[in-house]
Amino acid sequence: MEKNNLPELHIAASSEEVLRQMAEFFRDAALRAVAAQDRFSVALSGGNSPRKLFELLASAAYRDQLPWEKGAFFFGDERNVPHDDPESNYGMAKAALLDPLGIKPEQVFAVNTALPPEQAAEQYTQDIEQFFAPYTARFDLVLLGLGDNSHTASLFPHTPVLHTTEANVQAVFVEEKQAYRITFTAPLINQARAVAFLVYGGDKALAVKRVLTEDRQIEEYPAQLIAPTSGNVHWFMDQAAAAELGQLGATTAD
Ligand SMILES: O=C(O)[C@H](O)[C@@H](O)[C@H](O)[C@H](O)COP(=O)(O)O
Repeated sequence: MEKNNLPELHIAASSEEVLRQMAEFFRDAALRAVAAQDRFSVALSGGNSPRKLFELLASAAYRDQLPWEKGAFFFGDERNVPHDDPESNYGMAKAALLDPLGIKPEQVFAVNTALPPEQAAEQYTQDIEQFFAPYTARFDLVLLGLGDNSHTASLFPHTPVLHTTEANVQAVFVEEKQAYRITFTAPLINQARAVAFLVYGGDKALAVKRVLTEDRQIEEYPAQLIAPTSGNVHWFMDQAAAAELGQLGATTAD
């Protein structure tokens, strides 16, 4: 995969089309990993955007296209809530993807949110390191979303975690949410073999423009931290989300 540090944009005419392109990217990343190491590891994103992707992957259109039993499922960030809380990223993925596919519990690595946030982050770091031992924690795919304030995972503007060089999981108190989040750090995300943003809808257009075209200001636009050390970062968007990109945002043929 060519490495040139430029984001690879995949802009589709509709959100349905961008979900199809993202599903195929997910499938291909998983199949590449299984061919090389007989397993694949993915860190799932949270919030609302990925729910439709998960439902599509679990549907008849894709469920038979990859060996799900060889997957290991992690979470790029998590809210500090119980797993059965409507806000839980784990809970959403369990309902939309993991249960419909019959993924076994031993394939799923959830953040232990029953622990205090700092301990939950430390434990998750250990879980990840143990999974990849004795090698560096290098996910085959990290899925990301984008907040309208340009955050990704739980890397929010003006938070200390933006400056860490540690490739681990950290707890962060998010002022605007008045709540703790547990998040992969940018260095951990950037170790991945493939990183893909899934962003659709016009409410994200300004954030997309800022992250992709403004000068580097990571305090304001944390998603600018995402630059995989091997391979490029991929952006899967519909035209509405790409609307402020001008020429850069022309629909791309995939
Ligand atoms: O836990 C989370 O909320 C996510 O990981 C977060 O980074 C999300 O991707 C963005 O906030 C976009 O969320 P929506 O898809 O709901 O707009």
